[in-house]
Amino acid sequence: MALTGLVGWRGMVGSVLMDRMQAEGDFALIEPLFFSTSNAGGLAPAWAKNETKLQDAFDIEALKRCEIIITAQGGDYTSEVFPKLRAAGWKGHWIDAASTLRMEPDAVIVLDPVNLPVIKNALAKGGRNWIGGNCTVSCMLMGVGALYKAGLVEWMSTQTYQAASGGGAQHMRELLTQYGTLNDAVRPLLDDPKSAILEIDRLVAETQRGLSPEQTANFGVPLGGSLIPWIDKDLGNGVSKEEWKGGAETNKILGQGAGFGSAAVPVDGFCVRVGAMRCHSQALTFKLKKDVPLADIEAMIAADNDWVKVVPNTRAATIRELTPVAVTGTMSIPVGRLRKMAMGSEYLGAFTIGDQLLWGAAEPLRRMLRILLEQ
Ligand SMILES: NC(=O)C1=CN([C@@H]2O[C@H](COP(=O)(O)OP(=O)(O)OC[C@H]3O[C@@H](n4cnc5c(N)ncnc54)[C@H](OP(=O)(O)O)[C@@H]3O)[C@@H](O)[C@H]2O)C=CC1
Ligand SMILES: N[C@@H](CC(=O)OP(=O)(O)O)C(=O)O
Repeated sequence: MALTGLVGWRGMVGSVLMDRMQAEGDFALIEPLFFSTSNAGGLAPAWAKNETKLQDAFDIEALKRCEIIITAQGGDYTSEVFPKLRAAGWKGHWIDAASTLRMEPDAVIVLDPVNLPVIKNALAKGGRNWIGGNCTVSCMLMGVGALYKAGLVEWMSTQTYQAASGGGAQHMRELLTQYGTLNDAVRPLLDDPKSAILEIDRLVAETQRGLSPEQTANFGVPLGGSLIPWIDKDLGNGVSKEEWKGGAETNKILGQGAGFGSAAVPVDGFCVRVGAMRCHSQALTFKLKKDVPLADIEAMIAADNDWVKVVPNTRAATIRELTPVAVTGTMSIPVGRLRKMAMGSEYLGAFTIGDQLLWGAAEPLRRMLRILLEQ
């Protein structure tokens, strides 16, 4: 059985990964070795099998014992440890949730329901670095990858509605704390059915603008009852890093664009943080290369993988099935609001949602582990 190192297993992404690995019986197929950056020598989790002590996640010799390492510890850890491990001659498989290595020429962004041929091709050539994609990109491609696979997309524009969890656990807490503070500020008025709504609104705005630095420490500004149209770094050219990833990672996942013989498909739009918990939603506009009947498009999307689900473009179905609340904690990737747009019959609109901790982070990693184990 492959000795498999697990780093970052108790974080938010790591915990979701551990749940999925247990649910799918992955631990029966590996010899797990649990690592910690903060508690080496401490007790490994109950499902650790033989090794009951946590290993030091910075100990290169301990890491070198593993045939496979899966990490959800974050980019700083990857930057510090990965180069040292390779420099020490380690030839194992590195599976990573962090973005650090994604665009390296020898790394594959893994999302096997979409790019199994790209993964298999890299494996055959001796590839060893397998990196999970950006959550927004992975969830989008799980939903509408069929259109790309069919070569139908001339370009795509995205408008995202991204959950607090994308920033990490502290961001989720901060959002909820802000909602609580807003509610506290207006509760007496809410309890009085005769109170004026504009007075409630004024008090909410005043409270939002008066939130203390501690209450906005993670997002920098209020998110509860508001939104933030910028995610990740400022690239200095008017584009956020999250928006850049949309184009760069989509094309790399599909094995097209720079470095691969075929042309990149332009993908661009705006990435916006909203007050959702852990589901990223996105409105998509496609320019298709040709006019394809809507029924054919729906059939193509529905048949693409086991998790995508076409939601009928009706009000009732949309509000029931196409919301973060409906999708959170599930593997389902609904795609709805599918319709031809007013600009012409080659313009297609769609709306899709995914749990950014499942398909957006943990699931592609454990599926890559399975691919390696099944070789
Ligand atoms: N959050 C997201 O949406 C996504 C994150 N990623 C990647 O995954 C990385 C990890 O993200 P995320 O899981 O959100 O990070 P977390 O902050 O939840 O966990 C990261 C590490 O922090 C340490 N830690 C310190 N205090 C605690 C605590 N109270 N509870 C749990 N862990 C604690 C743990 O390391 P130790 O046990 O060694 O002390 C843990 O592995 C990110 O940096 C990013 O690269 C990728 C896609 C999406
Ligand atoms: N940037 C994403 C979360 C994330 O971790 O992305 P990446 O894996 O590309 O760094 C968000 O904030 O919603």
